[in-house]
Amino acid sequence: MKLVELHSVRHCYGKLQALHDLTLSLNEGEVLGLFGHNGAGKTTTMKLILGLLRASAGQVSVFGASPQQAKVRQQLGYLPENVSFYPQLTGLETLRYFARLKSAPSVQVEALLEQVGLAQACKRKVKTYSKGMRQRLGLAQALLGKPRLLLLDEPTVGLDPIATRELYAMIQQLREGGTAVILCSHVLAGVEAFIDRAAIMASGCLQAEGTLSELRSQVGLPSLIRVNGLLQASHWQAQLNSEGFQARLVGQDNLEVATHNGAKQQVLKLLLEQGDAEDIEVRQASMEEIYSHFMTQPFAQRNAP
Ligand SMILES: Nc1ncnc2c1ncn2[C@@H]1O[C@H](COP(=O)(O)OP(=O)(O)OP(=O)(O)O)[C@@H](O)[C@H]1O
Repeated sequence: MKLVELHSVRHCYGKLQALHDLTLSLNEGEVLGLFGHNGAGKTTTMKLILGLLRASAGQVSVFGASPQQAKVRQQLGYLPENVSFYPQLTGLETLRYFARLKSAPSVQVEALLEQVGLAQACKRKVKTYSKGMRQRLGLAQALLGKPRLLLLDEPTVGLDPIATRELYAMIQQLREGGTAVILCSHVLAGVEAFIDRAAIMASGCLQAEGTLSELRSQVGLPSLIRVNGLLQASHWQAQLNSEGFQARLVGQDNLEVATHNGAKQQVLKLLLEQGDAEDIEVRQASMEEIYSHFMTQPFAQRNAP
């Protein structure tokens, strides 16, 4: 069974159609990256899954049922984009308050504060928290009740690079524990390692969806072979280009060769057998490059102005 299924979903805010026939699904224990430009419809999609909005047309099912059902909502965790708390409460009081609202066992509170790195600061008032600390508290709130599905809207906003890495590590742990995650973010650098699939939205339409390798083969972007410390690099460049590859010099003795899948092995074999490079690295198209590719395609449909 799919954990989440959206079938031909449309959503209108008055005259503005925010989603156009969106069909999307999520499997058990999967991490889906939901990407798109500002106003693409990501938050609207999340709110439909959370049962905070009702679709104008089409079907939304979560755990095989309507997201409006209490038994479904109890198994969802949500970190909204703009997380806000009562400033006068401490982190501990805040989380206890949310635990009561969610009917989550109070024993989870301290464990979660520890898990998100706020144990030391839990007796401080939230008004003294940095943006990153509030974001961590938001994540702890979303994890109350051990949700089966976690929806994170821009979770890395305000987090420094180490905190961002820790957040991704936490998502990985949750996935290993069987929690499915929908991660909505504009920060694509480094996200590849933490998602199973990506859905790219533009103007309320799904532009592309799939695993990274599926998306890579759809876009047909080349892999880059970076060859460092190569004697006679310019000679190699000329040879590779004469054989139909795209090689460019980077500095005096480094080469970058753009290759498509079939040719990758061929170039590597040549360089390994006949070259004298200090180091060779192969880099596949990143999520950012895949995203940019789809964003430069004509949009399937556009919102009315
Ligand atoms: N409450 C609302 N009333 C009217 N229009 C809305 C409302 N919420 C969102 N919209 C509109 O719906 C469209 C989709 O908005 P949504 O918030 O889902 O996009 P998003 O992809 O999450 O954007 P962002 O990355 O900027 O957060 C936008 O055109 C937005 O202006």
